[in-house]
Amino acid sequence: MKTILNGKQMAITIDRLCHQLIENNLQFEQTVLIGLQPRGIYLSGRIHQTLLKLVPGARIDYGKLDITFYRDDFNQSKTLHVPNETNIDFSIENKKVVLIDDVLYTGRTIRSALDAMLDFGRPAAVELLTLIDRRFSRQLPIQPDYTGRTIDALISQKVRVLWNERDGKDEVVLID
Ligand SMILES: O=P(O)(O)OC[C@H]1O[C@H](OP(=O)(O)OP(=O)(O)O)[C@H](O)[C@@H]1O
Ligand SMILES: O=c1cc[nH]c(=O)[nH]1
Repeated sequence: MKTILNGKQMAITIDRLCHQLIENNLQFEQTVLIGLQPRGIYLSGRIHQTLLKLVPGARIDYGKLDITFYRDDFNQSKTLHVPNETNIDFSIENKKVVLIDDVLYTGRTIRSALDAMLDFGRPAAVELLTLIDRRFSRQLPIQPDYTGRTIDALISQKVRVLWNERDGKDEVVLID
């Protein structure tokens, strides 16, 4: 197992991503954040909290989206799908949506999210923020607008993002 980002590097990277979001969205009046269940919500939670500190007085709409029933392999899996909570208590109609997930690999999760999201309105635009972009692994034409770290990894390898609140520490690891 190899460390890609340690806790300190993760914090710096998340800070940088927040500044990039502020650069493009200023007060977030027309922009909402949506974290993807189950793993993206830790990153989106950190980003939301950091933005609230960096942009005093801003009201930044933030929700969590589960994509379980929108997956393109939903009918193929032999295991029972257990959905997570979707919690979006605002309309995304005509807003810019920033989708947030921890890892971008084939792009299929994001495709499902684009579908699932439409239950909450028709956004003016959608952007994608991901902590880790696994390059050269896409199966769909989906690319991030904000990236923490781009990495090359073998098909046999797996990237895991660990979070203090769930795993006891913040770290991004590459597993052989
Ligand atoms: O771009 P994709 O190929 O869709 O992969 C990215 C997704 O994979 C992980 O989720 P999850 O743990 O649910 O999937 P995994 O079991 O494939 O790692 C990760 O949190 C992303 O949501
Ligand atoms: O390496 C990978 C690929 C897909 N999803 C992950 O979380 N990690």
